[in-house]
Amino acid sequence: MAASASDVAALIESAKKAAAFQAVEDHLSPTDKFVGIGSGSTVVYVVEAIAAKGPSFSANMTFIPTGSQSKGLIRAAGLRLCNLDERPVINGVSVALDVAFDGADEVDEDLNLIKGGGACLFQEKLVAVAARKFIAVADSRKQSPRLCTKWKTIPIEVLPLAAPDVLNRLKAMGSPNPVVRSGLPSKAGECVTDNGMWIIDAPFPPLLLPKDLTAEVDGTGKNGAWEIGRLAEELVKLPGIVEIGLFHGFNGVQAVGLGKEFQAQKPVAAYFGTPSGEVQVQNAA
Ligand SMILES: O=C(CO)[C@H](O)[C@H](O)COP(=O)(O)O
Repeated sequence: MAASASDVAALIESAKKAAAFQAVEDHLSPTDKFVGIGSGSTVVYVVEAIAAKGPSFSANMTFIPTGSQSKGLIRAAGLRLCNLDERPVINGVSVALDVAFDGADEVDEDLNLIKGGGACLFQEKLVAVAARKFIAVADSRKQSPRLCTKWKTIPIEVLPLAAPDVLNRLKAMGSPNPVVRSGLPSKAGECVTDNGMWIIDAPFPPLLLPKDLTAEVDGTGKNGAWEIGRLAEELVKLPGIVEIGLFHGFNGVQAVGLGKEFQAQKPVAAYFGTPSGEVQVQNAA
């Protein structure tokens, strides 16, 4: 007999929970002081896992939110909250986050991410790049060889005034039917982000990795074939785009070697809960 929709939903929730609990167990150390908390339904279990460790475990920790949902989660769990721009400054530099946990909409085989399904991508990216270590948590539906395969659109945060021009420019770049995200069913009109912006969901064909490029396929969008880095570079140049939901490039460990500490958008590991109850860990190569 086929599983009912509610059985499937329960399995997905337990998969997310298992991934979040394992990620917290493996990556949150009792000596950590500043911890980023992402947005979405999987991160709820990250906060639950931290709270389950008891108040003494997190007594010396401060939690940095990525938007109003995560602020609410931190507060409701009785954890200490600090906004990203209010963390202490030492020797003229804001302290780094020891670790940040966040969900993802799609994760490719090189740990590039699509984020922004919950419209929080801008603050999520600010928090991820402020952390020494970024960990993604998800259920196994989010695993994919290439981005834009299962989650077929890139969420893009835009200034509302610029939305019509950005839509046209995206079409010129080969996005077949970009649309401004609706706030329905909960809000009539556009989805408005925590930053007062709108989200455009821009479909693109599956995004290539540098290793896919050849003399014929250079990843610059000819025939619709974009490599992630090249597409991201072109998108952020478009006036009116505030931030894009592609998290790509290098991870925290590689960033240190590149002299770009605390600018890493990519996680060092992604935790995927499966319906069978296992957790698969995808570590950076
Ligand atoms: O990027 C996000 C919000 O902007 C979320 O992290 C992403 O949409 C995953 O959410 P969920 O854990 O509910 O699947």
